[in-house]
Amino acid sequence: MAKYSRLHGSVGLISLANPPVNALSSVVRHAISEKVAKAFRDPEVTCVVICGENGVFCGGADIREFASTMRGPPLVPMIDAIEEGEKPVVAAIEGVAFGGGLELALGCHYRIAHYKARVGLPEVTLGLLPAAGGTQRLPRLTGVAPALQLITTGRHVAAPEALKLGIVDQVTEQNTVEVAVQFAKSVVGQALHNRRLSLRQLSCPPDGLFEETMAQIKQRARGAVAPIACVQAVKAAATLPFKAGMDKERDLMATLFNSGQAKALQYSFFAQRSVAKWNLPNGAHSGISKARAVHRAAVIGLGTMGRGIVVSLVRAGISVIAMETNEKQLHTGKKMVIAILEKDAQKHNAAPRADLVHFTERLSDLSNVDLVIEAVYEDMVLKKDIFKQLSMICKPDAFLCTNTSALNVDELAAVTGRPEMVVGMHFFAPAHVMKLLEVVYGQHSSPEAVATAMQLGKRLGKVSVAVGNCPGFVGNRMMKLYVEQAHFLLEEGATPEQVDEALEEFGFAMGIFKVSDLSGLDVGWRVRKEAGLTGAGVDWKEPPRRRQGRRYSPLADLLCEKGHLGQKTSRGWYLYEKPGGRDPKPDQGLHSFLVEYRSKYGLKARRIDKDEVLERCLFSLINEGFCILDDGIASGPEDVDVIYVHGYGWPRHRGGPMFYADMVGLSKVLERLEFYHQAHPDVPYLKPSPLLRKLVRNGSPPIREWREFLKRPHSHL
Ligand SMILES: CCCCCCC/C=C/C(=O)SCCNC(=O)CCNC(=O)[C@H](O)C(C)(C)COP(=O)(O)OP(=O)(O)OC[C@H]1O[C@@H](n2cnc3c(N)ncnc32)[C@H](O)[C@@H]1OP(=O)(O)O
Repeated sequence: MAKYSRLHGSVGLISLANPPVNALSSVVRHAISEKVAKAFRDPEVTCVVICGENGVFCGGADIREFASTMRGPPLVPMIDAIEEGEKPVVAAIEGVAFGGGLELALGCHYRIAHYKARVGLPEVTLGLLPAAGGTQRLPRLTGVAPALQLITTGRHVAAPEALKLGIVDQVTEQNTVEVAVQFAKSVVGQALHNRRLSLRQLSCPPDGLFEETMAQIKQRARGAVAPIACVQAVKAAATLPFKAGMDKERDLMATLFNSGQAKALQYSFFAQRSVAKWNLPNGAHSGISKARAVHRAAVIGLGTMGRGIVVSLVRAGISVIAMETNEKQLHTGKKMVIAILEKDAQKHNAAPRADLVHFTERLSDLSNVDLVIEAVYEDMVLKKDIFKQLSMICKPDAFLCTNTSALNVDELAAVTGRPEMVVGMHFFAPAHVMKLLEVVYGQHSSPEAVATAMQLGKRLGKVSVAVGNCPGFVGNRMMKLYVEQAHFLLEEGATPEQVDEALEEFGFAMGIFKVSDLSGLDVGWRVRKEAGLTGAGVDWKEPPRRRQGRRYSPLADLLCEKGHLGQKTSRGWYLYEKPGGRDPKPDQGLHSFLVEYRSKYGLKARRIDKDEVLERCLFSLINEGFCILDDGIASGPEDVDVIYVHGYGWPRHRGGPMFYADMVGLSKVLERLEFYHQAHPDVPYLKPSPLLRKLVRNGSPPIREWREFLKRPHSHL
């Protein structure tokens, strides 16, 4: 777990050996303590180098250990012992030195980094703080302001910047361990006093730094507590002697360590990694499915989605044919794609990559690409026509993907002569910014097609989740019910401001009505028309607030009919100062409209409290999550949670909807859903899902055990 050898007779080399990232699990800590003591004891050894095997210094403390009682030697005395040693200790940093890994390096007297290495204290992203002296040593090394920024954001710093900040002493393009060994030999005999960071004096931080940072964090963190504790710990470094600062660091860590937020964030970390190991109901899985390389891709449609997808592909170095039949749209799309790529180039001080895109109006130009992503608007007839043509034009082994957000992938696959090559690649707007990608497998999608889309997603820097084919897939299927509940709450007496305030207090970046104004009310209107819920396809024999046999709120349709489409028309659920305005203001006109609406339909407004807003909106979403798991559309709760955190603004420190259900308690969720279903029998989806009932019947097992209660995948392979 840590190997020891002697080099050149006098250099003690300690190599951390705990693949894949040399995390500091208890055996590793034990081994480091032992080997350091051995090197310090050995009279032949004059200096020590600490490195990591397999090109990685250290990924930090072993996060998996946090869930159980911590055993083995603690990090703090181990790092103190290194710093206090009388022989120079040099950290040779390759790959990463994160968290406890960097704290270990800060206890060494010198740090040499490979030029491609990255360092950082990302504990805050796990709901923690760097509690192995990081909050006290880093400010003494870099000054308070840079340390505060790094510790409160968890930002990763590339070696050249780390050198500028003083975090490392030297950056090398050569073999880092060899350079560190030579360096260690060269400093033997030099005084170590001023290399011990715990002994350094801190210069005064700029006035108001902590107050300003705290204010920014409170605005940005949406209720997350770890960044606040990080500020308090760094403030202790700036105001107290080292030892007292360490005590403060330890006490603050104790408040975070067992918090629900830390558990949620650590769950999120592993959930994000688990979705990469996808498996399908037919038994295919990532372990046995090989992806094909994509060298040339095509995007059809240069609306908002298409443009973002083109930019993402180009950023990943893939050559793209961008096809659009509408001349005006082609022109605008081209201008916007090039503008984004030029801005990228300016930012990175590099040449724009526009040469990778070829714009065209002709579908026939797509004959030689490896993969096509269709991103035209949501019209099944149009999409089918495109897929039929693609099936004839594209080379036989080209993958045909659709960016549909809700339509049936199997229906599209059926019009092609190669249904096994068809998958959904559902990007989220703006596609060059949003991290999430739903990879939708159809009935006939081959494992190779799914693997290729997942791999491509990874290459584009997306968090990709493989999901089954059903209306709305995972994200939008759940979202629909959440939006509907929000509209029902307005009918019953709430205002958009009240609903949004409750959701934002919960931690969403934006309340649902602000989101709707931002994306445009016409988006949902089009979907509802397509589904026959409004417009020409409606069965008008039903009462006005019932459609297709259940409760329906026409509120959003009525706003659309008035032309109130959100930000772009300056009115929607809120009022904006001008079309395209961003700053929502309560709209008295909308409030009067709600009063008239209620009176027209004989609805009596009542006071609705925040708990009801949250339960109605979130528990209906969670209930649908259980249905999705039961249907096998998502393979585990982590998939649902990753989708909500990365695509729908669910606060990361609350883990995701399924994790939240586990935290709240499954019996409570069940009981509240039963209550609301009884109160609203005309809303079928409030009826608790059979899976939720099954879990409660089985004693509400923790989320990590839920997969055992899902229908087992069966192999058709
Ligand atoms: C009272 C207690 C006091 C304790 C004081 C503690 C103070 C210190 C705290 C910490 O150090 S917290 C940890 C801080 N470190 C991090 O947050 C780093 C997390 N890891 C990463 O960012 C990345 O994994 C990586 C290191 C950059 C590598 O990325 P890469 O893309 O190459 O691989 P991944 O797929 O992400 O990871 C591979 C594999 O390794 C697992 N893993 C990664 N880091 C850790 C870790 N720190 N602990 C445990 N496991 C880790 C990861 O889950 C993957 O596992 P599998 O999915 O393959 O099983």
